[in-house]
Amino acid sequence: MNASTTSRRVDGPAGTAEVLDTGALVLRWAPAGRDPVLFAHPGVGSDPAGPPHAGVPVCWPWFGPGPEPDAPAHGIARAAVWRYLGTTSDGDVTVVAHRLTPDEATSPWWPHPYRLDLEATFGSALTLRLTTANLGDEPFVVGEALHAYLAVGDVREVRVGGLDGAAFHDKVAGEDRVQEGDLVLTGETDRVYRSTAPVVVSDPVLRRRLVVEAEGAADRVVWNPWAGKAAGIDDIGGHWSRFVCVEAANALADVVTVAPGATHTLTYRLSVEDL
Ligand SMILES: O=P(O)(O)OC[C@H]1O[C@@H](O)[C@H](O)[C@@H](O)[C@@H]1O
Repeated sequence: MNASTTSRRVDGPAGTAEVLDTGALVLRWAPAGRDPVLFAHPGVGSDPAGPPHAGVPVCWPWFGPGPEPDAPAHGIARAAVWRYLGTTSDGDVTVVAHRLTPDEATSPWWPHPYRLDLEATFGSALTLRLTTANLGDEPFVVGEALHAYLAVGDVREVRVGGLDGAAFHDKVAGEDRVQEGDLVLTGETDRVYRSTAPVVVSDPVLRRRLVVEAEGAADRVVWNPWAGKAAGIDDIGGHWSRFVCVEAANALADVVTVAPGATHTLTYRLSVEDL
């Protein structure tokens, strides 16, 4: 992995944030006057098996296992060193921009001419815009996710609302089901919901609600490895109860075809409310 530890820091009236060039990973974000919203283990990046389990990893151009056993899980973007385009501020809002092209990352499994932009806007909310451009003459197919690790007081205490009635694929049980009521996590959870409704994580321990809204994404993924699986992930380990991933994705059957010359944008918006 061509890793870089260069990070771009935001420290302004709206809050603080940190974005790494590697993976264009939004690692930290805290709006002014509030606790950190994203999970990061103190030893973040220490898992030798791959990219950090923290912040908001960019999964692209496939979600989950790759097209071949040797292909990296969740695609080529999160381990690549992206080009930093700059930081701009306007009032209380700061935007950090990164770009990935075949100059930075190619793969035998992804031989297409592309341009991938991540624009991270830090204000009272965090807004991430991930835009794929097809610069070639043939259509290509993209699977993707903005894989946010939401910091919570205790994952066993939270309620995940907004998914009632949504069909989902349960990757742990290997079956398709329909959500009834709020989701309360009681064990390893790995679900791909077909839903575009806002997802609300109510956290009685930190006494706040985290609200996830997304556009250009057909699915919401909810993931926590629980204690047993987390024990094998160095940069989660004993901290497994301190997050729940709520991802906006185009996964499984919802991968996106991008026509030659066309673009596709996935937008993820995260905001915080008092409980
Ligand atoms: O360890 P990784 O590659 O970052 O993946 C973490 C998890 O990411 C989730 O999005 C997947 O649904 C899980 O199946 C996966 O285990």
